[in-house]
Amino acid sequence: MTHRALADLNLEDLKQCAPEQLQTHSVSAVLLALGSNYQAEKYLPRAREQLAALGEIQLSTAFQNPDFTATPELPKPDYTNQCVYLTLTSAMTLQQLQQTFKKIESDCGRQRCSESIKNPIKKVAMDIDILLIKLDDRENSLSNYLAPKKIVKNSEQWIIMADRYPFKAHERAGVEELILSGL
Ligand SMILES: Nc1ncnc2c1ncn2[C@@H]1O[C@H](COP(=O)(O)OP(=O)(O)OP(=O)(O)O)[C@@H](O)[C@H]1O
Ligand SMILES: Nc1nc2c(c(=O)[nH]1)N=C(CO)CN2
Repeated sequence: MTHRALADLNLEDLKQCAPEQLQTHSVSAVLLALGSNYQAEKYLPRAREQLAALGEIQLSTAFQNPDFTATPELPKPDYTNQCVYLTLTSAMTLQQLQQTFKKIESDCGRQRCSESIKNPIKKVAMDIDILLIKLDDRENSLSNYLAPKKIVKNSEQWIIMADRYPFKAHERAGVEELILSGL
């Protein structure tokens, strides 16, 4: 298992793509942002445990941050945020990953808008956002076998989820901590 997968990544140079265009693509690693404004001390460990069952995880420091949607007129509970770098044991499509993360959110007791009482202050037990994905380089193994093997640079395999970019301050801090830790 490589531990330098994120080293040398420069966010500004990475390709950006809408998740809808990548649904069937095979993914070997992801960088996630976790957030919880309700019993984070219980649900962050639960989410991390379920993510660890999918492969190997590396964590950024967890921080408590003010909700960026709070205003003086509408104060909201703080979030605890943490980024997770997950190398999958077996590659999965982006669609499968989104379903898997939604299931983890539900297992943490997350209620969707329609299920929760109409309240502008949402209790978010667990939110899992995909910030970056690494495409599985074995996806085109047949063409790699038939044609001379093209050397694909690590940075070319990483894609930023365009719907999450530019990252929020807490997301950028977590991603940069993981990149700088020289994974
Ligand atoms: N980059 C992404 N990360 C996670 N989910 C995504 C992403 N892009 C699209 N999705 C899809 O969007 C939906 C996210 O729904 P969800 O209810 O988590 O949004 P939300 O929590 O209300 O938004 P936010 O996370 O921005 O607060 C899911 O169906 C998921 O499959
Ligand atoms: N600090 C912070 N604020 C938020 C967050 C979050 O993860 N962190 N997520 C939100 C909606 O999911 C709304 N506001």
